[in-house]
Amino acid sequence: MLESILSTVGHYWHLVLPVFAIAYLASNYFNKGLHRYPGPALARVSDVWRFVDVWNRRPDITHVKLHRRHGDIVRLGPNTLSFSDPAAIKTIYGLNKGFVKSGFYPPQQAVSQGKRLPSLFSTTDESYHANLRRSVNSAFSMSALVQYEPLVNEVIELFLERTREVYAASGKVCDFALWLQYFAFDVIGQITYSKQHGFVDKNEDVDGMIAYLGRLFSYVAPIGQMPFLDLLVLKNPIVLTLDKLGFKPFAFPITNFAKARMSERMSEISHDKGEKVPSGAATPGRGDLLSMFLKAQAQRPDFMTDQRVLTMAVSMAFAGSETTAISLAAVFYFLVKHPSCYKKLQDELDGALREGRVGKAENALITWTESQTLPYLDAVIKESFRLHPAAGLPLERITPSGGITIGKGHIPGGTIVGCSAWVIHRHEPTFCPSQAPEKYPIDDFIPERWLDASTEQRKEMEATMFQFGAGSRTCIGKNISLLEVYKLVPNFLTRFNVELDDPSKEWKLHNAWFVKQLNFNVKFSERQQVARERSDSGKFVT
Ligand code: HEM
Repeated sequence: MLESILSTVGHYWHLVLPVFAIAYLASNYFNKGLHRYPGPALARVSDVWRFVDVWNRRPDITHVKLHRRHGDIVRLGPNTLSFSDPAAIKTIYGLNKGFVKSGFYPPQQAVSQGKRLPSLFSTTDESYHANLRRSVNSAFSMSALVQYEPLVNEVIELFLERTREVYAASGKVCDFALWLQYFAFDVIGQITYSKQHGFVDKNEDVDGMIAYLGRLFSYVAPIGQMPFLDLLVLKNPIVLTLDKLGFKPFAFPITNFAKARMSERMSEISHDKGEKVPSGAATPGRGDLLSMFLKAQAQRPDFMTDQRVLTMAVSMAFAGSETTAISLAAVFYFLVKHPSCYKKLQDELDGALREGRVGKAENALITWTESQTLPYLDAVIKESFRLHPAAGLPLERITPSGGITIGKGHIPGGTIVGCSAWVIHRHEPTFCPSQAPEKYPIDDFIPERWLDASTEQRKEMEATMFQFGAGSRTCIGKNISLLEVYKLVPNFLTRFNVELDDPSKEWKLHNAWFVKQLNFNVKFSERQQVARERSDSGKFVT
């Protein structure tokens, strides 16, 4: 019987294959009744469509266009829907709604000794996530910012000095996006271990960390659209076995840096105590993230193993460097492309300096608290976050097994759903102040939309901003990144003029999960009008 079936199939394979292919594509098309949602024809039958779209590096543009054409819900794959109405955020990312991160995230997991290392960012196990997040949450609270500010100051001071020496003094052209990546990496090193990686000082990509991360993101973005491919490529049994045996063909250089810092810290602790330190020992109070993670280990030694402390430290660089650099580059880019906004901000900063409202600290840097008193700075930063959020793909979640209503549709269980900040931030009813929406085109950089909006609308705009995600998996480093952005931008602009090297050239965007800027070449000159002197009182005067 079996033999005769096989022989018939073998004989008519040229007919059987197309029949199977059509049946497979049709079952994808009608998958769970999702055919009622619009989307590109190929996306309805295969994930290859979204793989290719992400591979082409501008899925953000595709997603915005698709939602403008089709409305609130767009089908991006046989089992994947994208939502554009901000109301969907509350359901998809709301606490205790039963959604979990999709298969997009595990390819981002590092491997050690042949085993995956799920991080706070990449784990899809919500109870493990809740446990880990609870253990480290206090390290990222608003009140902990106070202890990180001096650490950030050290890097800002070096960054300003090196900008002066390397670029402003010579008139050399600077790849500003890369220079800001050096800054963001050093801040993460400083905040995590009280030790910079040395990017700004050496003006180079130390140990190729940035290049490595760039390659990794370029890999995980498309692979995450068809995650089973990861099991054939980086997490195939050969690579995992090699890793277990100590050959590390794809070792993350940041992990080596983190391991070195951890063992230094352990030996310092043991030296301080005059004894050998078991894991989970308390750490000297230097107020960096590593000391906070070690404190969490001391409180919960069974859960916070050395491996988890290490994973937390590594994921700081993974999640917190490129994202912050991209956000900073966006602010500076939009300013140089919009001279009137640039001038308005400079006037605000100069006025505040002149009146002694900011820059009062001994080191003359504008502090975090002072930066919060500058409304135009705030509007410029918010508008930059709106137009250029760092994450450039939908933040995918899987619906709970019984299905759930999102907006107007009942979505079956096990469906991948998500919102992209690039789409959400272009929701006109939310972001165009209602008294004169035509004055604030949604695709244009207009910081005034934040200042002219009514109190109520502004509140809604702020609540809708999605650049840090939402809900239980929202960015844990949000406060740290805001500290960096709100401090670096004003301190940089009060010291340097920034101009495009060639104003006729646009930057190029490369969306590999995070939307990185290329060809953002600028020149700096030192500003005379804010060169400050010390008065007798020890304060700075303009
Ligand atoms: C402007 C800078 C930043 C942006 C735009 C940003 C964006 C995001 C987004 C969108 C998520 C949610 C991802 C998702 O739901 O799939 C996230 C999560 C995360 N971010 Fe950030 N981030 C920034 C800075 C930082 C910094 C400085 C750190 C660390 C110091 C950090 C650490 C993390 C971690 C650990 C998570 C995972 C949180 C969890 O799942 O509990 N981020 N970030």
